[in-house]
Amino acid sequence: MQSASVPLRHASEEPQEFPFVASSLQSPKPMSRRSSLLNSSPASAQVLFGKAWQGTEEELQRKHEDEQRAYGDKRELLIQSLDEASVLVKSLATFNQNKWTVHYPHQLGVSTVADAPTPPHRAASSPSTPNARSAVKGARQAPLRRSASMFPEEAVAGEEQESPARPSPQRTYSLVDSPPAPTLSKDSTPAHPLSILSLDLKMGHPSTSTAQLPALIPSLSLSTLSQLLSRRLTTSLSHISSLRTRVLDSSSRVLVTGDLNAGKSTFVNALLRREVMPWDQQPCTTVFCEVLDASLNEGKEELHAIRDVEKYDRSNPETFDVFSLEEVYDVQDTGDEYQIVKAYVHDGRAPVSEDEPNPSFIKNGLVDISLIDAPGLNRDTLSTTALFARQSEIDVIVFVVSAENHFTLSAKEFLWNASREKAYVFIVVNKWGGIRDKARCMRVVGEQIKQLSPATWENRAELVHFVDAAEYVEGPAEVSVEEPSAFDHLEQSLRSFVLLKRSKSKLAPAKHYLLNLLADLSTLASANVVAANDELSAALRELERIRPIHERLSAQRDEVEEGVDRVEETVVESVKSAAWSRLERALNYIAEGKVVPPAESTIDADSRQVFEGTDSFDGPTELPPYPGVWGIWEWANDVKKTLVRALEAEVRAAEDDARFETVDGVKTVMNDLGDKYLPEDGETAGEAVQQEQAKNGRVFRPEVMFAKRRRGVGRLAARGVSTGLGLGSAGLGVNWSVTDFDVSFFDMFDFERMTSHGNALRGRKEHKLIEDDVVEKGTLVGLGLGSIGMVGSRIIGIKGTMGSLTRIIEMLGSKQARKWAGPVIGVLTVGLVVYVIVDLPRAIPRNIGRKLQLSLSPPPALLSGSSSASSPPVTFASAHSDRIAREVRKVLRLAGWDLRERFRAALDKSAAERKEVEGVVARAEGALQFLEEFEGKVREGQSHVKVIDLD
Ligand SMILES: Nc1nc2c(ncn2[C@@H]2O[C@H](COP(=O)(O)OP(=O)(O)OP(=O)(O)O)[C@@H](O)[C@H]2O)c(=O)[nH]1
Repeated sequence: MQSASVPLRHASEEPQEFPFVASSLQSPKPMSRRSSLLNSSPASAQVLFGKAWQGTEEELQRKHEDEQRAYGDKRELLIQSLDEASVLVKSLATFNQNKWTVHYPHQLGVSTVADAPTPPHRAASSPSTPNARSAVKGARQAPLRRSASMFPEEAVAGEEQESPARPSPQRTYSLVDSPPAPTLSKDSTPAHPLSILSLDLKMGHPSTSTAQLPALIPSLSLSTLSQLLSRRLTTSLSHISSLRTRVLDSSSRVLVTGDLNAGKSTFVNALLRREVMPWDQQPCTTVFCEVLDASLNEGKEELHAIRDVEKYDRSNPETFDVFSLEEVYDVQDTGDEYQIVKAYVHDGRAPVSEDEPNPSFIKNGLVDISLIDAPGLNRDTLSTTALFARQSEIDVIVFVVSAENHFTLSAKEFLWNASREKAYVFIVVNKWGGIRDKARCMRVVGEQIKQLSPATWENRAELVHFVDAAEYVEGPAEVSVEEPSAFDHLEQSLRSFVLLKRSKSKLAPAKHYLLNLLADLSTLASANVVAANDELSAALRELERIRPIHERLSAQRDEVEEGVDRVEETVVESVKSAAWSRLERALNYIAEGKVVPPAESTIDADSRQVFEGTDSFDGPTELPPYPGVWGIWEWANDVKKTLVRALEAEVRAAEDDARFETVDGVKTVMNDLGDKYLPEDGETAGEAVQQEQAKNGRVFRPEVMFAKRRRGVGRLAARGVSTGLGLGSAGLGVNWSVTDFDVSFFDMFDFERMTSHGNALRGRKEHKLIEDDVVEKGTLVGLGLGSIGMVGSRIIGIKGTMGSLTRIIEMLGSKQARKWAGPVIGVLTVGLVVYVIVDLPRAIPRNIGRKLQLSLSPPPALLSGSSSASSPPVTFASAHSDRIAREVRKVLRLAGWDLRERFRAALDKSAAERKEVEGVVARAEGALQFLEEFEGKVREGQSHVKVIDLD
């Protein structure tokens, strides 16, 4: 095999452009295989790496070793960063799940730094600003990458990994629960505020376009967003895990492709230093053939011909056909039957070691490289190979071009597309030895590479190699460390390039993913610091409002009790004394035989209407007219009825007065005390108490008071006495009524006024009789008190009259007296009779009234035996005033009870509110603490990732 002679002039034209050309240029003569090998070795590293390398061979070797070590270090750092990120994501997920609903930031718009009116402030510095939420974040760099993909990380893992960091636009965020602030919106299209953790809102809404998704965010509830975020965090965790596996994966795939017959198989064999792939002058590679180290197949050298690569499982023989290495030609002849053939082979060289200057290419200790020999490119295979090359597992594309043919159209098309996708392509210009005008060939090939893959051209010193692969299939006879061959350098460069590409293909996606994820976490943390601050300040404001209320309520608990008791006592005492005075006064009128003047009532007619449902019972205003002596008996009865009715009307009036006072008392309890002690809750305190009463089935209806008494209208006095005296009902005069009250003959005359003796005697006797009756019956006022009184009066009247007559007759003992006795007596009798008859209209009401008074209010002397020493004597007035007071107390007690209940409920409510708000404060404070620590850790994580230099 000969290298073409190249005129020296060409050497001066293109001396440094390609690594190994110089040696060839300096050796224009035909060479033997051995001499060609030696002469194709670069004279120096400067020659080998052209302008890019200025060091010695030793330094070059060290450079490659350093690259490999650096790769290992970077891989280690990335693994640590992935683990850190995993911890952060887990802690945020737990925090979101258990401690605090993480708010999803809603991006309002994007504006450039230049046109941003004012830099957004970190809201933590102004937590009390109400609109802090609308201007959240800006100091912290927002996530930059946006992807329309459902899985942005995939996009990041793919093309975007190569992109340099874009300048950071200034973004404004708000939280989803705050209304959009139009002034902040610079462009109308909202974008995802997050990249990796952007919510997958399309789930369940297949019709929704991706562009609409961010606009949907504000319409979702906080908890829904939080749940969606939680899902994204989980997805992120599993992606971190797969990235970790990928970073740890030591395998790398190199696709060797190129024109038909360019020498691809020969090149693979040269890298293996043995003939494994089929080669021929005619096209013979029809199936992709991947060469792997036999150690991956338990050391066995064999071919696995695979029909469905997706199902291939080395441990399952049913998923492939086994052939020996020697059958490789036969397998290639099968055409389309197999998708790929995996060739497990032993490399002709040892793995990398201190003593091995040129170790195995496919098994070098750091990266296990598999070489894929592809069918030659033509119209039929172009698309298949392009598809294969696009696979993310392909780390490096080695394009073999025959120096004899340069690039064909198919080759150009492939190289053009591959350069777009992978940027760099490793180019092997093969069969270089046979080229006569090497300089020209180099120039032409160089021009083509420059056009097809500019990035490759820029790095031509390392990426473009001119070799004779065929010369290395059997391996060089001798390897010189000082003067490595062009192919040795190709191998070194390719190995470095594989490592570099591995950094790009396996480490860079992890780094970019981490940077984006950490940026998202930072955005989330910042936005949530704002939210937590807002929540905290709102809760503190609420606590400021609630705490004094609760403290006041707690302090007023006893005051309420006392206040209610005081109102109750005051009203009851007032009602009681008013009723007593009224009835005492009434009795005095009655005793005088007079009707109580109605004007004395404190309630006017209009006010009475208030108590709807109460019986109207207007008392008589005057006694019936005196009909003359012949109708005296009937009249006396009418007088008696009138007086009793007048008394009844007074009792009624006392009750009405009590109702009014009770209404006032209830109002005082409900409104005054309520207003004073109950917290305003959108309703008046009175309403609150009424609600409490309604809740308890109690509504105050004044007309219902004293309803029991009305059942016995017409028997008022007796019922009042019997009830008022606390004697029970059985046989204690409950049947005594106006109808039982008989008017006697003696009621016609006012003997009491005629003689004070008679009056005193009668009083004594009456009292004695009542006393006897009390003693006899063992009661204070016995059965038929009134009747006894009446009977007593009658007896006293007869006795008194007889006594007077006897005394008169005794006076007649003297003669003189006897002489005048007859006419005097006659005159006196006539006068007396006349007087009595004339006095009747006054005497009858007075007598009846006195009898009523006596029967209803016995003098204390009569009652002393039956009353306990400490208790005041029970009278008609005291009995009724007690009864009325009891009723009033009952009502007020209920009103007070309702107020107390309401107060207690208000106290409980305020205690619960306080507890809840204090809980919110504690939660927000806890959240703030977590988030601030979290932010710090994220920042730390970001700095760890940023220092991993993969460029
Ligand atoms: N002189 C010379 N001939 C070579 C070199 N490399 C390959 N050949 C010859 O070129 C022919 C094609 O080689 P292959 O390795 O089969 O080429 P290929 O690209 O794999 O062919 P297909 O895959 O079938 O397209 C064979 O006859 C090789 O001997 C080389 O470096 N120098």
